[in-house]
Amino acid sequence: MSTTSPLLEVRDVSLGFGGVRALTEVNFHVNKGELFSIIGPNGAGKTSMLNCVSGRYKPTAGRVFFEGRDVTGMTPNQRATIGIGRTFQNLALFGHMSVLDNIMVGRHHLLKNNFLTGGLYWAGAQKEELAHRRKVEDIIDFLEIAHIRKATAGTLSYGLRKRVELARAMAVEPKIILLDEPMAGMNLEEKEDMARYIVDLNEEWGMTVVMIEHDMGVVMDISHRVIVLEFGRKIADGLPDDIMSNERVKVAYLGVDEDEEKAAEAVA
Ligand SMILES: Nc1ncnc2c1ncn2[C@@H]1O[C@H](COP(=O)(O)OP(=O)(O)OP(=O)(O)O)[C@@H](O)[C@H]1O
Repeated sequence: MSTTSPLLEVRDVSLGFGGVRALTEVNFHVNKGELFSIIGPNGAGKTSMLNCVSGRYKPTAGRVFFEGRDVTGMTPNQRATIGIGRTFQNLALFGHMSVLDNIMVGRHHLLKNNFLTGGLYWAGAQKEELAHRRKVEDIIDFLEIAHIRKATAGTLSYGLRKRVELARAMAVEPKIILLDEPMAGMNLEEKEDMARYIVDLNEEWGMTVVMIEHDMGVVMDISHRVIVLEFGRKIADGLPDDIMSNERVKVAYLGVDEDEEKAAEAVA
């Protein structure tokens, strides 16, 4: 057993919406430095789980711990401040603003100099602004979006907007980043690019990643560990290879029935 405590721990989390049970006693943990994925069929509870971690939803039962601290009662803003960052399934960019300004918004809560103190200590504010710009430029370079820096976000292709959204989430400098379907709606080339950015984000930038993604090829290719949800319950937790060969997962998620598979093999 590992002696280091996990970065994120989800303990017995249940979530209900009226009569709908979105999550039932889900347990898992994510270690620092992991690239961790949550998969499952439509409506399995993946986004609900991410929302319980980011603070958008409060679990009906169970607790969420971050760096050993119980964060279950914290608001999304409080969680963002202590290092839990996220992107959304549906894009949440300011369409009328430039790419650069959208990314700068992500750094707002890091600004020490607000309107008042900025006025009093102008030199300090300028220095701080410069440091922020430099950090943002690093992210822009990393995600290769320098050529669209001044473009209005709303005019960009879907794939590029997803990249800008990732840039904004990175700008907050989270300790863990929650990615809700980062490749949804992308073509093959865009998916390959995004997969590479996520791997580099994890390996080179040292960011812990929790990802929901429907593209099984990508998930199995880049994840260190995977959990599978079905009807709000966790049905598997393990290495990608274990998940791929797990019979329950095959039936639940991949739509492969063991008996059907045997029958098909017998016919072939
Ligand atoms: N705000 C909400 N109000 C009511 N029911 C909800 C709400 N959010 C989710 N649900 C329900 O909870 C269940 C889990 O939904 P969730 O969106 O978490 O699944 P998912 O695995 O992310 O699905 P998908 O892959 O389609 O995005 C579904 O039955 C869904 O209808």
